[in-house]
This record gives sequence, structure tokens and C-alpha cells, in this order.
Amino acid sequence: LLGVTNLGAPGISCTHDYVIVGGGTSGLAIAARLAGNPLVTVAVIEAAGFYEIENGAGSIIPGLAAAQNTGTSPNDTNALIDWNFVTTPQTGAANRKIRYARGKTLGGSSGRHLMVYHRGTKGSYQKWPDAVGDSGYTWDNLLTYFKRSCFLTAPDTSKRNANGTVSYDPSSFDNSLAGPLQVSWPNWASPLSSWVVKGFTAIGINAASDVNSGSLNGSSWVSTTINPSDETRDSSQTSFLDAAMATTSIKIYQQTMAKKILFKNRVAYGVLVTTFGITYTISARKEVILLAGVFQSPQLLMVSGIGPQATMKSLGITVIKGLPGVGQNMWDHVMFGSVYPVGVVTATRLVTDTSAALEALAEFALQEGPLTAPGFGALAWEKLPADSRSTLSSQTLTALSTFPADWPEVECLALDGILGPWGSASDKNVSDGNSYGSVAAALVAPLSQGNVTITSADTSVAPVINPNFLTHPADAEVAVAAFKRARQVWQNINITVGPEYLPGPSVQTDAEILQFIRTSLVQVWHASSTCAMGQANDTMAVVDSTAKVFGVSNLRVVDASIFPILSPGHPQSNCYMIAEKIADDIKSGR
Ligand SMILES: Cc1cc2nc3c(=O)[nH]c(=O)nc-3n(C[C@H](O)[C@H](O)[C@H](O)COP(=O)(O)OP(=O)(O)OC[C@H]3O[C@@H](n4cnc5c(N)ncnc54)[C@H](O)[C@@H]3O)c2cc1C
Repeated sequence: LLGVTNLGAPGISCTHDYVIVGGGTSGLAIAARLAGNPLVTVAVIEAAGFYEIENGAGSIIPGLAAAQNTGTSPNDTNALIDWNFVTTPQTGAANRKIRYARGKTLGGSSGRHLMVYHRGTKGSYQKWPDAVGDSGYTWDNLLTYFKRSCFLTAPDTSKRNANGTVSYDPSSFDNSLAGPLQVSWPNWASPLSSWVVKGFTAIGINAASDVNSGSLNGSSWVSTTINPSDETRDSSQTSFLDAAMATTSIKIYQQTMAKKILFKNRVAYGVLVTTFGITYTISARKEVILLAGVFQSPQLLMVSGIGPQATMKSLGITVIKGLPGVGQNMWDHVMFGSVYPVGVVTATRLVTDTSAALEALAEFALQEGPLTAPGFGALAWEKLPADSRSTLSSQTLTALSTFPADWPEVECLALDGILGPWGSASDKNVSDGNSYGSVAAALVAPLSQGNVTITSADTSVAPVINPNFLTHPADAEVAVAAFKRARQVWQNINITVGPEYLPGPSVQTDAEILQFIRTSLVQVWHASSTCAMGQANDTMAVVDSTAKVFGVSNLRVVDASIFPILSPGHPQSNCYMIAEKIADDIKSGR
């Protein structure tokens, strides 16, 4: 995996041109791009190591990823590859403290996530240049960077089931750019998904022609970051970092915790780190670039003296620059749904039936079967239709009208398993011999906003994460309407083999549905915007449109925390895009 020449020497203070803090999704992408210049040196500081070594098949095989401790219980942990964060009690979610998965590994959350790859909508991205005052962020300009990061492989129709025909537009990609990240479709199309697609059509959600060209309304067999050469996870580590290690002098400081960004006269000059208890400094001749993710980038800023003044002063942290927006403006999606026993085989069988699991493993050895897919296949997006809208209050309709016309409000997902509160690993399984399936709904135009703060000046103490899930009244109304859409899908497909399992037929009134949603919602792990990009006159902005932190020099933040908006759907494409864009800015001296 790691060439010896790419290993940083832990414990010895050193200097590089660019010091990258966080070897995650965006981190390894920008590190690899900068290291491509043989005239500069790049060091990456990452708190953990390689997920292939530390967690093995559970991280590598797409079908096992979904089962990897992604539940909501604080006990449902995987300390090998996860930070094991837990939110504050969520008033909008029945006061539950919800465990929030985050990758602690080279690759970061791209070594942990469920591999869905698609892009947001043109109208949603237009909010970005509007917010930051830079036309470089229009869809047309961003498309270059989306394309640069990845390489598309067409579905293998000899291996995918005939019921899973994919519709896509190859011109949304440009393979001549040879982007490192593999985008493809699994060699398996879930039977549940193929039925649910019929259900989507029956309720008025037709097939989308493509989900990577700036439009989302409709259903799709969604593209994934799965390497088609062996049907394994492709992360920023297996794509960008592996390529950089083979061709550049990039240095990786693994198992190394960033403790503080160091400043002299408001100029960032390095990072204080520890590796196995040894503390030393990695200095930057040019820039420190922070990509510790949506929870820990604001944490590192605050412990280093950049953030809300009152918070820092209360912890005895010397203020370098007061920026009240650090840790604020958090956007996120939540998900909930309706579950049935079904007459097609789903992933629940793999967990409860040993012979089915062994068969799936044997198929995976041939790069076929359900383990090549991350637990689902079809997704759909929509603005709620007229009959659903008629149930919403005028306040909610007014709030929703702030989103552009092409920004869907609801995402529906066909999940090959049980979507419940996921309070424990066993919550996902029922050993009654049935297969179970879920039609999930996620809020992708949320109005609730959360925040992140600190209670310690030490980055080893977890940040305080408060997503404020479902606290905005409009979100609660949309959630009920979205849940009813999920139920409508089931009513239009004939594969159920028993009554609704969750929440169950007795849950009927809006109040009962909302209570079920509050007690069962799970996160989709899409948090963003806690160090939001904006204009200099925006007091809540943390970075400018070149990702430079306001009020200091030689410091940028370039991960999901800087998105001024969370575009609808799944955000990893944006993480690679922003890394490519800012790498370009840096190379061109912006
Ligand atoms: C379970 C799960 C499923 C998901 N599914 C999908 C999906 O299917 N599709 C999709 O598009 N998105 C998905 N997401 C969201 C997506 O993965 C994230 O939005 C994205 O990866 C975030 O990238 P990032 O670069 O901002 O942060 P990360 O990739 O999380 O990187 C941050 C890095 O910084 C490191 N770090 C943090 N603090 C320190 C420190 N003090 N010192 C050293 N290193 C540090 C971390 O270990 C990590 O490697 C999912 C996320 C999760 C957790």
C-alpha cells in the first residue's frame, strides 16, 4: 500500500510547502493534485491509517459497508475506522443522542460511506455564486472540476440483472481527463429496487435520464464510486492517494493527530501534531490547508484561536481572529421510512441465513451478486406533488419557495433492509425467514440548521455536535408528507408478504406519523457548511471564494464544511469537485 518513500518520519519536526490537515475525501484529492507539481513538497496529517489494514473486507466490499456500525446507538461503534461521535440530545428526534458515523482513516468518510455518486442541480449550485459573489461557482464552471476528478465505466450488462437497466449520459463525464476516482454501477441490480422503480412510476416519479448533468427530478439506478475492475470501494485513498504515491513525493503522516494550527502575526506557519504520544511541528513554507471534515475543521479552527470569541475565551484559548460563523450554519439530511416483509430476496436474508451469505461471498469472488452493491440501487427525487403540497401550511410553502425550481424536496430510496431507528445492530434484522425492504424518504431541502462547538482546547476531546434535526416546523410538515409518499410507493407494488412491519398499520394520523419519524429518523451523514464560504461583508462567512480563512494568511479550509449550501442528494461529488477547484486556484496563484 504505502511506499516507504511516502512515509513521513513521525516525531521529527520538518517543513513542507503545503501541509494538509486531514487525509479524507477532499484532503487526499487536493494533496494529490498539489503533489503533482514536482517542485513542491506536500505532507498529509491523518489521525488514522489504512482501512484495508484496519478494517479489511468490511470496508472494501460494498455490500458489507452498509452493515458496518452505521446505527444511531452510541454503542453501535467501529473504533477501527470511525470517530464514534454522538450528537447532543435531539429535541426534534425524541431527545435521542444519535451516533454520527465519520471516517477516521486515510480516505476519511470516503472510506466509510455508501458509495452513491451523483451531482446536485444547476439551480442549487447557482445559490453558490450568489452567496459567495464569484461566478466561478456556476454549474457550467463547476462541471469542469466534477469531470476532472473521476472516470466513468459503463454498466456491465453481461453481469447486471436485466431488470436494472441504467439510463445515463456519458457526456457528463470526460474520460480523456483520466480522473482518478472510479464511477460505475454495481454488477448487481437489486430486485427490490426494480420493483420500487415501478412504484415510483406509479406515483408519478418517472425515470430520470441522468443524475450527473445538473438535474435530479426522477428515479435512477444511481452511479457509485465502485472500482469496476474488482467491484471494491473506490475512496480518495484508493484513487487519488494511490496514484500520488506511485508518482510523487507526497508524505503521509498516518496515526498523527493535529492538535493546533500555529500562527505568527496571524500567518499560519505550521501544525502542532502528535504521533503515538510524541509531539512535534510540521511547518508549511506556503500554506496550511485544513480538511478535517465538517465537525473537526471548525474544531481545529477554534482550538487554534479562530471562531466565536466567547467560546474560545471561556476555554482560555488566545483569540487570533474572531469569526462567529465557525461551527454555525450546519446543514444535514435526515431519513426515515416504511418497512415491509417482501417476496424478493434482500440483504436481510444475507444477515440471517448463513447459506445465503456464503453464496453471496462466493458470487462476490466472481465480482457478481448482492455484495457488489452497497445495499440499494434505485433512488428518486421530487418536489412534492400538488396533492401533497395541499397538506402543507402556507408558512411551509413560503419557506420551501426559497429553494430553486429544480431543487427537489424529497429523496426516496429503495433500501434492501430494515430502516428503523437503528438503535442497535440487531435493529436491522429479523430472524423470521422473511426478506425485508424499506422505502425511505430523506429531506433534501431542509430548513433546520445545526452547529458544532467545543468544550476543550484539546482536539482529542470530541466536538459537540448539534444537528438540530427536524426542529424547523416546515421540516416536520414535509417529513410527514414525504413519509406518505413512501407508503404510496408500497401501495403500488405487489411484493409485500405481510403487513407493514414499521411503523405498522396502526400509525395513521399525521401526529402518529410525525411521532414515528421523530423516534426512528436516522442521519444520512451529509453534514456540511460549518465553515461556510461567503463574502467579506458576511459576518457569518468563514472562508472567501478561494477557501482562504478570513482575517489570517496562509490558511485555507477545503472540505464539506465550506459549502455555502448543501446541494440535494449525496455530497461526495462536491467534496472532490471543491478539492479540484481550489487546487486549481492555488496552482494559478489565487
Ligand atoms: C456512513 C456514511 C455514509 C455516507 N454515504 C454517502 C454516500 O453514499 N454518498 C455520498 O455522496 N456521501 C455519503 N456520505 C457523506 C460523505 O462521505 C461526506 O460528505 C464526505 O466524505 C466528507 O468529506 P470531507 O473531506 O469533508 O471529510 P472526511 O472525508 O470525513 O475527512 C476528514 C478527515 O480528517 C481526519 N481528521 C479529522 N480530525 C483530525 C485531526 N485532528 N488530526 C488528523 N486528522 C484528522 C479524519 O480522520 C478524516 O480522514 C456518507 C458518510 C458516512 C459517514
